[in-house]
Order: sequence, then C-alpha cells, then structure tokens
Amino acid sequence: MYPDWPESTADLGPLPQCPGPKLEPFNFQGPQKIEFLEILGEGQHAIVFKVKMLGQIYALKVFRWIYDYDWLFFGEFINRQTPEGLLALYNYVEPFNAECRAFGRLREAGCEDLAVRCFGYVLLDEDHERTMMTQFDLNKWSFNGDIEDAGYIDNEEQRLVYPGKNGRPPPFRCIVKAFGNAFDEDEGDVLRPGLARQLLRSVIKLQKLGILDTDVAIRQVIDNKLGDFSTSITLPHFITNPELNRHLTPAMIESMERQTFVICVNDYLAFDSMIETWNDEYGRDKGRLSIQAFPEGRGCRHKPRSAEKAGGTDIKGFCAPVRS
Ligand SMILES: Nc1ncnc2c1ncn2[C@@H]1O[C@H](COP(=O)(O)OP(=O)(O)OP(=O)(O)O)[C@@H](O)[C@H]1O
Repeated sequence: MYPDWPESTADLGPLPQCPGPKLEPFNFQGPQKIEFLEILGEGQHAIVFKVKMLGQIYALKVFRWIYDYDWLFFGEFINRQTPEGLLALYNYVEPFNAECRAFGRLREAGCEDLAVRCFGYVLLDEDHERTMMTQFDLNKWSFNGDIEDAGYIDNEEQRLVYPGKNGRPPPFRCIVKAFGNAFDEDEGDVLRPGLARQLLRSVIKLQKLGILDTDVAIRQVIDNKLGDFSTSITLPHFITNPELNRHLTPAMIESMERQTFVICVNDYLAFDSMIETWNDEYGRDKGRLSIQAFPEGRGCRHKPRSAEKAGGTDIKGFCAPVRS
C-alpha cells in the first residue's frame, strides 16, 4: 500500500495513484543526494528538515507513519479484509497523500504562488534514511504514529503494518518545499492587516480550487503563505464523490454531505478564530485587526461547531453515521 522501494527513477510515478491531482517526484538529475542540515520543526504528521539538494536549500517534510485508525478519523471504517478497501481511504486521506493531492492541484491549476512552493516528493533511500536517523539521534519511534503517540513503544509500528516487497519496511515519504521563515510572534513577527487580508483571500481561492480543510492558523504561515496540507481534502474526493469509494454505506454518505458543508464553513471560522486570538493576545500592543471572514467575525457569533452539535459526527471526521 505505501509506495515501495523503487529500483530506479523510472519506478517513480506521480502520487497518489487514484483519480485527481498528483505530485511528481523531485528531480535529482541523477542519484538521490541530500545533505541534512538541521531540524526546522515538527508537527502532528511530520518532522521538517532544512536540507541542501542540487546546491539549493529546501525544507524536506519527512512524514510520520500515522496510524491507519487516525487517517482523518476514518480508521474505524477501514475494511482491512481487502487491500482495495484500505487503498480507497489511504490514497485520499493519509497525510502524505492529502498533501501531494493539494500541491498537485495547485500545480495543475497554475496557482502555485498561492501557497509555499512545492518541488515534488522524495522516497528516501536507505543511505539517506540512515544518515537522517543517526545525525539527529532519531529512531523508529520518532516517526511512529502522530506526535503525541510517537514514543509509546507498546504501540504497533505502523510502518510495518503494510510492508513492501519481501516484508521490508517501506521507504520514508517526503515532500520538498521552499525553505522559508515560519511566522513567529516571539521573534517579533506581526500579523498586519495586509497579511491577514492575503491569508483570507488564499482560503477563498483554495476553496475555489477544490482544496478544503486547510488548517488555517498563524502557526502554519511560512513566508506569509499557507503550506501545510496534510489534513486537507482536495476534490475529487470520496467525501464529495462517494462513487469513488464503494465501501461507503448510505448513512456514511449522508453524514459526509453534512460534514463537507461544516468543513467549508470551518475554514472561515478558523480564520476568524485566528484573528480573535491575535487581537486578544497582541491587539493592545500591536494594533487590533478588524478583518473577518464572517460579518461580526466567528460566523455571526457561532463558534466552530463541535462534533455533537454538527449532527452527531466528529467535526473533522465522519466516523459516526448520523443514523445507525
Ligand atoms: N517550508 C518551510 N520552511 C521552514 N520551516 C518549515 C517549513 N515547513 C515547515 N516548517 C517548520 O516545521 C513545522 C512543522 O511543519 P508542518 O506544519 O508542515 O508539519 P505537520 O506535521 O503537518 O504539522 P501539523 O501538526 O500542524 O499538521 C512548522 O511549524 C515549521 O516550524
């Protein structure tokens, strides 16, 4: 299921292998060569390194092996009996694939300037995996599951749950992005009206391009742009096109229709929430912002909707069918 070890660059095709946008491999113009320089940061889904490749500095996002039951909260629907049931989810909602699809859409639409630039994916070869692990004193648990569960060695090693050929653990999946400055209020970065307006315009444009759930938050801003799409939903997707996944029941489909609406609204609520938080923490010293997605902000005074209030389903997931 995970991409297997390529025998040559000819084995590297666009990913993920499902209908919709895809990301091309990074072109090393020869054998893979990566110089790891430092860790830039980490999040739920990945550890991000500053690297040098072909004489240029990039940010290399190395994805964790997120537990399948955590794939956008779809885990409990995984039909483990058939590889096809798993793939129907994996290709769309597993964080590496979700991010490949969003960047693939930006590229095919000629809108790459809307977000942090992406230069393709990389499957780390064995030598580079060894270098990365030893140079930064990482181990297999550093990448297992999400950031909260990563260190618990009593959990199963997700990387081995779906091994490649001959039972070998599959290669690490990475995405190459432009190296930039992460927004940091502690370093004096200020959320100015111009930046706030630009971010709101980006959310609107991303939705028009069929990229939803873009995790709008100030911590995501790199060089004044959004660029973390590891939980995003890019159309066509089984959430909006249930015919793409024949394992869905009518109750799930009904639930997903409602959730699609909630997710679209939530991108804007997240924007208003970001502004409100900024105003609360820095408004007095650095100037209050009045830019809002909804009239009066926060969805006409509605807070982002919680799971139960959204109709018995989780806000980001679609786990519980509304009627069952
Ligand atoms: N292009 C970049 N240039 C510089 N630093 C970066 C870049 N991309 C990511 N980082 C740093 O790495 C951190 C983690 O990256 P990112 O948000 O993409 O990971 P994630 O696991 O998807 O996060 P989340 O938990 O928010 O989903 C960022 O907060 C930022 O500090």
